[in-house]
Amino acid sequence: MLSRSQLIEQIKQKRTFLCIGLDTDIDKIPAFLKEYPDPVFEFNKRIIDATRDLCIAYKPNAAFYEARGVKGLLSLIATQQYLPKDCLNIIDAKRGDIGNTSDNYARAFFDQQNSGMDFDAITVTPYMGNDSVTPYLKYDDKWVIILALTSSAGSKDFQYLNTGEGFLYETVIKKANTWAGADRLMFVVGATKSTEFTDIRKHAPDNFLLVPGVGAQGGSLEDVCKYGMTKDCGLIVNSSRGIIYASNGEDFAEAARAEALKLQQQMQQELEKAGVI
Ligand SMILES: O=C(O)c1cc(=O)[nH]c(=O)n1[C@@H]1O[C@H](COP(=O)(O)O)[C@@H](O)[C@H]1O
Repeated sequence: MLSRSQLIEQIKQKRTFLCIGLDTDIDKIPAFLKEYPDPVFEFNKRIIDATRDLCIAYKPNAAFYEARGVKGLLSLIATQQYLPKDCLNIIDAKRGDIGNTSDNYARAFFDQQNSGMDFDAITVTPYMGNDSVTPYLKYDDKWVIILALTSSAGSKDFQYLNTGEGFLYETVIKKANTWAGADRLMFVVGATKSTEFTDIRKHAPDNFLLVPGVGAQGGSLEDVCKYGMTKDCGLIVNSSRGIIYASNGEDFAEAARAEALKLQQQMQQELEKAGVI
């Protein structure tokens, strides 16, 4: 677990706020890895070894592991146990259910004794409200990352609905911030929505924002920083496919490092520009 102050310290020390998404699809990894007992874990292990100094978080998306049944779960467990402890271990599960069920989702990803997994943070969808989120907050050393304004085109279907007090996504942020503080709650805001960051920061001045959509989805890191960076940085910017699939050859880990290094160097400039470091 990284507390808010430890997260800020890591960002300053490593001069990066990069999150690497381990969305590992067994059909997209280099063929030579098939000879390993767990090709997906072997892929993830080499990506982690090649990039752990350039990022402050890793974010496996549960879907890519659940798609493979038992083998996928074993890859996810092995990956989580291998993730560096000086990085935020985020499970991108986008869970949402009644309290009793959410208690079990929390055990699945937070309770190593039961499931073998001990993630630091989980993404959740807030559609079912407070009692679908509070079960994760019972673990007082874990983060909850709530979907607010997503990178997807479908964000316009509901997230911009006017609640009378502004857009729905703004209401989600304001309401969720009554459930816990900025030391426990983060929000997901897509990098493709960078112009909305100014308004979002009015409702979430202190929360860290998990920002997917850079790289493969074409979001602008520069614009995200221009409108969303705070004195504590306050951003964790994710790239998955743009990094992990930089090459399909035996050099895939080195190629991933090269892409991560490009982002880390841009991020260092943004941190310097904003006076964070
Ligand atoms: O919760 C997320 O991380 C998420 C929210 C969102 O609005 N958009 C979004 O792309 N994501 C996730 O972030 C990752 C983006 O992957 P790439 O497009 O390959 O960088 C995927 O795992 C998505 O599921």
